[in-house]
Amino acid sequence: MEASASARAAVVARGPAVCSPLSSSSWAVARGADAARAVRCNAATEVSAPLLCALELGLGAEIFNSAEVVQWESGKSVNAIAAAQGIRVRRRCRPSHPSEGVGADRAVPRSVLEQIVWDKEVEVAQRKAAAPLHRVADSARRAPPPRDFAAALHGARARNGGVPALIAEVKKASPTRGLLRDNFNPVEIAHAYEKNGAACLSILTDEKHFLGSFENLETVSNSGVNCPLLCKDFVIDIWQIYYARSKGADAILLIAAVLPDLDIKYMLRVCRSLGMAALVEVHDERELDRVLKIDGVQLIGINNRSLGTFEVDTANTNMLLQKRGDIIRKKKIMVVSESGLFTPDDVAYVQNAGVAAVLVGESLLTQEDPGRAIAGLFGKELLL
Ligand SMILES: O=C(O)c1ccccc1NCC(=O)[C@H](O)[C@H](O)COP(=O)(O)O
Repeated sequence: MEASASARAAVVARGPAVCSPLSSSSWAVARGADAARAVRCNAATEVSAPLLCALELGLGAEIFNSAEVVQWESGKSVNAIAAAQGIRVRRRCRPSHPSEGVGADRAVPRSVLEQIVWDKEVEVAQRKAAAPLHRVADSARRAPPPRDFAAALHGARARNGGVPALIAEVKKASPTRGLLRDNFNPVEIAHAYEKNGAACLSILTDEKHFLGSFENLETVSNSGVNCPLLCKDFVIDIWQIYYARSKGADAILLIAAVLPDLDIKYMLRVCRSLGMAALVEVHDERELDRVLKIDGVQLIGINNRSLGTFEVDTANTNMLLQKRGDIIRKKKIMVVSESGLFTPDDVAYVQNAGVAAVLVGESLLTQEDPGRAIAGLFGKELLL
């Protein structure tokens, strides 16, 4: 989405609380007595939510003066800002007619991830129209308190003598593997995982590409499981974080391949304000270096699956930890190895590389009994 002249004019006109579209959500800049408050808000018409956010989050000069805001003010599009950070996924909403656009801006997704993100832009816009941010933020605040995702991982790893803690995924299908299981009962699977030693659960909520849903998240959350829940989706807007919290999520996934640094910083603040954890996912050195420069990151997920080519290689975890392990340990960041883990040897390999946890879906979900499959994956029963 481009920063249009009219939108920028609105910034000037609005005065104390204003919005400007950096991407699908927008930055609201509270000027006046405290000029160094910048918040992202949902729509130019929603003044109460961003002001609320501004006061709660206490956003400061770091964000207000950040390079991206300055670039936006100079009229750069979010795609240009993201591209400057090496992000190849374009966040432009799909034009109304597929033949619109020319050259690099042609309205043709260049990868499955770009297709997912473009679909997400449409989905989030529709969801926001039905339930505006201030309402969703209210429900998020009324939800039962979040459980400590990172502490659950620490505890499970300590109990199991350093074996990586398990984040077990509840996922019916995926773009690369298609349908993973026919008889998919998210609550049964969640309880089976918990009974067999999973520390946390990852619940897919994307409907179109993973056959997940927020109903799945909510029913699992209300079903009496104790494991903290990660909402696994493609977050492009803070609205999704509040919504996930309102449906029982204790943690959220933020994908560096999709989000510019400023979005990650701002989303981390939103997570903190809600008491949620954020798992910040990277795939390569460039993304890892970007994320390591952001203050407040406590959990990094190294995805062994390239979201560009879908190639899966567990050596990716090892390679990135060889290169950046020192700084990660110095910052006391917990690392989660994600995707493509099938055998006890795979788990031992990433454990030796230095991970604190593993995120596993396919290898558990494709077995008759996903709970019992955990002992097969680790080569032993996990202690509860
Ligand atoms: O799994 C996919 O096909 C996929 C495609 C596009 C974007 C993301 C995708 N997967 C998300 C994940 O990262 C995995 O669900 C998760 O790491 C578990 O992986 P696995 O154990 O290999 O199911």
